[in-house]
Amino acid sequence: MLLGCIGDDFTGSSDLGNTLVKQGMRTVQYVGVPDGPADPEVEAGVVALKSRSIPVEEAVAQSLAALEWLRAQGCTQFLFKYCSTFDSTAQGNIGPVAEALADKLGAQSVIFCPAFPTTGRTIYMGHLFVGDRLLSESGMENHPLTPMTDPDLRRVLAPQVSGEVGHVAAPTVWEGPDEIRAALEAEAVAGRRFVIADAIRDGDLMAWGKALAGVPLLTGGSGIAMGLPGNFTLSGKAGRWRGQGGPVAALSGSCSNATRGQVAAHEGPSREVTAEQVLGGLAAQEVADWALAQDRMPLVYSSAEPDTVRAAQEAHGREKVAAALEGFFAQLAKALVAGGVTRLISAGGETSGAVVEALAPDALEIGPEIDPGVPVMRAGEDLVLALKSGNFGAEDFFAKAARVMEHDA
Ligand SMILES: Nc1ncnc2c1ncn2[C@@H]1O[C@H](COP(=O)(O)OP(=O)(O)O)[C@@H](O)[C@H]1O
Ligand SMILES: O=C(O)[C@H](O)C(=O)COP(=O)(O)O
Repeated sequence: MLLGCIGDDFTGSSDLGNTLVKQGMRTVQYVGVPDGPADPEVEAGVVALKSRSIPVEEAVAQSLAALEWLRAQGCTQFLFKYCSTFDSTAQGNIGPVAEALADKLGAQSVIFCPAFPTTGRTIYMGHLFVGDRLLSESGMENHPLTPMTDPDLRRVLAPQVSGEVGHVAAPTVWEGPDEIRAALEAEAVAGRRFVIADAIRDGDLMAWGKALAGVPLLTGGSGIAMGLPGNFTLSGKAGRWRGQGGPVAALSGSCSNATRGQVAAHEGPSREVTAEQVLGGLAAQEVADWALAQDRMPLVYSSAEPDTVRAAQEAHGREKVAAALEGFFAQLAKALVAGGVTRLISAGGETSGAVVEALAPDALEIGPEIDPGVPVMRAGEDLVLALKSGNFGAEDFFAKAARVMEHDA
């Protein structure tokens, strides 16, 4: 294994896996830290954790355990992958995890680059944009767990790490890899170990990739991985992908603007589950029975408007509501698969983490891309998944995912 990746949620990990596969790396996504060794043919390993919103100490411990497993597989470069919208709180977990990994690796310069221009995530003068909006006006300010209210990533990161946060600005990036390396060295000499990296085009990410050849640790969204495979000698043995037919179902615990639009556009039968219903004891099996009885793709969702989310959180507590709904969708997924579903679509990073942990595959083989950042993945002989990042996917995503899942590639 060449490149070792640690993802702080499952959809983000699959997003990264998609980028690496598209750039020619034989990539496997692991569900948590594996017990045994990896297949030696694997060139990039992505250890998917559900660590984005857990207590900082736990996130650091899990990430260090993943690092040790990846080092044991022979990896020489490591990427800590978090959300392209830099989802974190003032305490972390982005900064503390990155610093712990850097200390363990002895990394003297670590970049932070969530840019992913294909999905509209760009960084200019240290500020993160989503499309033509600053992060704080993109809808992410309403995220149920990690509301993002400051677009200046230097300010967001500063309380999470030791020392002053540095920055390499776009005009330096545009001069190319040599100038990027010189700028990083200058930041390190000035004591700024952790550096926000501007990038507004895929070409900027490719330049960053070249500049980071041989650097032990980097952090970011899936975009920053774009230029890394070119630094390695790859086998070029791309595997064949077998499509999967059979019953399909979709579930969503994402409340993002994008997902709520996709839910509204779903043309098949759908059923909303509310926080109150789930907290009141709604049985996942009952909802699974409803879904399995449908003759078109059913969608079960808790996706709700920000005011509705806030009301439930104020009434019952943010963590309690999150745990109840994630647990519900985990049980629902198990009941659907037990009932014969072979194609399962899950929207939401935390939601998908709970779903995959409940289904408990050892590893996820990465297949064709459905929409930017969202691949089909094989979770077993007769089960494929699509783990959709909350903010990703076109309006017809659910129907498109069901179609792509059936295709060989
Ligand atoms: N109606 C709701 N009210 C309150 N919280 C909700 C509701 N629906 C989902 N949630 C919670 O909000 C969080 C959504 O996070 P996630 O699944 O990662 O979606 P995204 O990918 O959009 O961030 C989860 O913890 C989920 O359980
Ligand atoms: O947006 C990204 O970079 C990733 O796909 C991701 O981390 C998504 O997380 P979400 O919680 O599903 O939005």
